Amino acid sequence: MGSGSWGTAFAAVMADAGTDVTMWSRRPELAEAIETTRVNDDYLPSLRLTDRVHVTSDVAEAMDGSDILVLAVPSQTLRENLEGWREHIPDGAPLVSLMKGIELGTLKRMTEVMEEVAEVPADRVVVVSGPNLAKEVADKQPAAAVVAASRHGVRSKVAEACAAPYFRPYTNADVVGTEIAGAVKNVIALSVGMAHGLGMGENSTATLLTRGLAETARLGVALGADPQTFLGLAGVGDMMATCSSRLSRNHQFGLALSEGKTVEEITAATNQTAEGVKSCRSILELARSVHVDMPIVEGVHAILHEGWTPDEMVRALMSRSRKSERV
Ligand SMILES: NC(=O)c1ccc[n+]([C@@H]2O[C@H](COP(=O)([O-])OP(=O)(O)OC[C@H]3O[C@@H](n4cnc5c(N)ncnc54)[C@H](O)[C@@H]3O)[C@@H](O)[C@H]2O)c1
Ligand SMILES: O=P(O)(O)OC[C@H](O)CO
Repeated sequence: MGSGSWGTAFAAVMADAGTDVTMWSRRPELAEAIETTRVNDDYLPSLRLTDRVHVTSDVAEAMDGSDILVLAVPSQTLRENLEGWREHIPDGAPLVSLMKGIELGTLKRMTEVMEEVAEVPADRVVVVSGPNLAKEVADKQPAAAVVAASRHGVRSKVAEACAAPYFRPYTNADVVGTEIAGAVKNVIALSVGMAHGLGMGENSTATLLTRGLAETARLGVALGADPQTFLGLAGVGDMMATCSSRLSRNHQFGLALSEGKTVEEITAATNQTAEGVKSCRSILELARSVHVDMPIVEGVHAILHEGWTPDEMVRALMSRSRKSERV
């Protein structure tokens, strides 16, 4: 459900894993164009889909008879989308989140929104996350990801359905940690994009990435995550990929901020979702609700929503009181 960059690339992954896929596209004209040309020109023009992928804009047709329901819409529209789709959701099928965000207002993770709106039990929701820049996956460059779900049978089923020659899924029972890692790395990537834009080098970006991972793990553990998850693909793996790549929309958004562009200007110039821009606020509120200190997220939030400059953020971060690395 969703034919943006990742929805389309993941449809190709599943097809290359031998799974028949029906991909739902919101706009009928795009669905028709992809079905006919086998190419999603709006999001991933370099990828040619095989005949295993059928494309439709009809929700009932997309969900009818499906064994696994994969969701790849922007995090902030998921609730509204699911409310409209509820009656078509197939009985018993696992619901898989490809999304990396935290809902504004409710501060819920995507699988929590899925459980609530689709009225499915916690053991039916799954998250797939890792260092998976859509363009590289679409180019079939080898990569791996984490498939996290509380029930062994559910995570194995989803892992099997997406195990392609160039895409290696690992399983993990830690849904909370996998989702928190995916959502927070987008905010850290915004900060690294800004640092690059300001001409900072590897020491600065490695510091942001490492301390960013520390605050991500701090939040995850406070919410019940397994600390080991943050050392894995969804944690350090995705942090490295997103923070270091110019293909990352969050990184690009950070670069544009460092050039003095406004959030509105940057948002208007793209059809792509940089999840960290909105989730920054919900992550900060979530952290405050469990008394977790997230200074980098706080700094990015201050730039995006409170009118700070990147220089002010640097000064604030560097003048914090000294503390143990372990805290
Ligand atoms: N692109 C990547 O490399 C990548 C990799 C892993 C995870 N993700 C995550 O996957 C999720 C989807 O990202 P994407 O890259 O496919 O985004 P995208 O911006 O490329 O595409 C978003 C899709 O959602 C659709 N959409 C927009 N508003 C909608 C609405 N109100 N209702 C339904 N559909 C709507 C768009 O038409 C588009 O098809 C995000 O949470 C992102 O963080 C992306
Ligand atoms: O382009 P971004 O910044 O949304 O990042 C894409 C993926 O999440 C990388 O794993």
